[in-house]
Amino acid sequence: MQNLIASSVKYENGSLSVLDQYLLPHQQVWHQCHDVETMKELIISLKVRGAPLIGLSASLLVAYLAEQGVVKGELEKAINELEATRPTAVNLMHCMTALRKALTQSDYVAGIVTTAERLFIEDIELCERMASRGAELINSGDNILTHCNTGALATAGIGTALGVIYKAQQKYGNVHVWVNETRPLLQGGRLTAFELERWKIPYTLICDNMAASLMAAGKVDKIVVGADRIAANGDFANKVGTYNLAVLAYFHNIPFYVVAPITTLDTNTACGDDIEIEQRNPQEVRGVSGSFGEALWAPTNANVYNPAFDITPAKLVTGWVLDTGVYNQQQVLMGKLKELTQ
Ligand SMILES: CSC[C@@H](O)[C@@H](O)C(=O)COP(=O)(O)O
Repeated sequence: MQNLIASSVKYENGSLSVLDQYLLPHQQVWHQCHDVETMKELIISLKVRGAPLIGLSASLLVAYLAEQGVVKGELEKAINELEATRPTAVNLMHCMTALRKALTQSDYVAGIVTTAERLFIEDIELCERMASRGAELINSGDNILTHCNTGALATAGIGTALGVIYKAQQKYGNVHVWVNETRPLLQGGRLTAFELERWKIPYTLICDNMAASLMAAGKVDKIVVGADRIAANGDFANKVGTYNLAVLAYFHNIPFYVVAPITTLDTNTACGDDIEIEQRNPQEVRGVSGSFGEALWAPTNANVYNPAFDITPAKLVTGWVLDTGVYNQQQVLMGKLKELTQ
């Protein structure tokens, strides 16, 4: 397989490694990953995270295993197990489906390697296209609110929603970003803040519950977020807290955009109610552990509700920014998304 290098995953000289996104920003640790159990753990623990990146990292591992001579039955098992690591982001399922198809070719090793390479390179191009289209929606001097992390760390390219912000900053040089810290795992406070700093884009970090008063004060011009799965009717799943922002945006009349590649569309799913939402470990809400330090602030056995994602209904979305174009509510209601995937 050719060398493939992104911000948080690289296949270089026959070795696959990933940047630990749980340890960022204060430690930058790369883990080598050459077996299925390690990749499963990396994905489940969110060391490897972000809808496109999960699918691409899993694909690179399967390609590595195929090149190492792992037999067909074992590759199939690896694909199935990797696919089951996280249920909400559909990019992973699309990647695994593509690899399964490659496995039916007579030269399945070449098929799998070419497919993994193609998925990776395509993602870079999709990011560029989304970012260019999305930047057209941003005005000079805009204050843009974003949630979770949708940047280069989460993709093979410059990111989805954060890619839009990056392009807008390149164009105008004067955008400012409000970064929702994104409880419970702080992808905004840790990863988006880290990326904006690296890109020298001015930002201000807020706790998630500060967004409403910012909007009421007229300090938010646009909201851009990513997605883990977009259903045929335009409803979409994204990091929990996205729906809160969409409701607030509607009330305050602020444009609310979702930015995602075509690989995040799942038009076989009719609407948001049909998207499976991952439930995570209660300890993530009761306190923090691991690289965040060790702190338990809630009672030891506090009852916890910890969905990793929520559903934003299409009626709250101003525009769907895809690599193929920007679509409004009327177009989406008329079945535009379904058309794109036919
Ligand atoms: C380009 S990333 C889009 C989404 O995957 C992102 O917004 C998100 O919700 C990530 O969730 P995570 O649980 O960190 O994998």
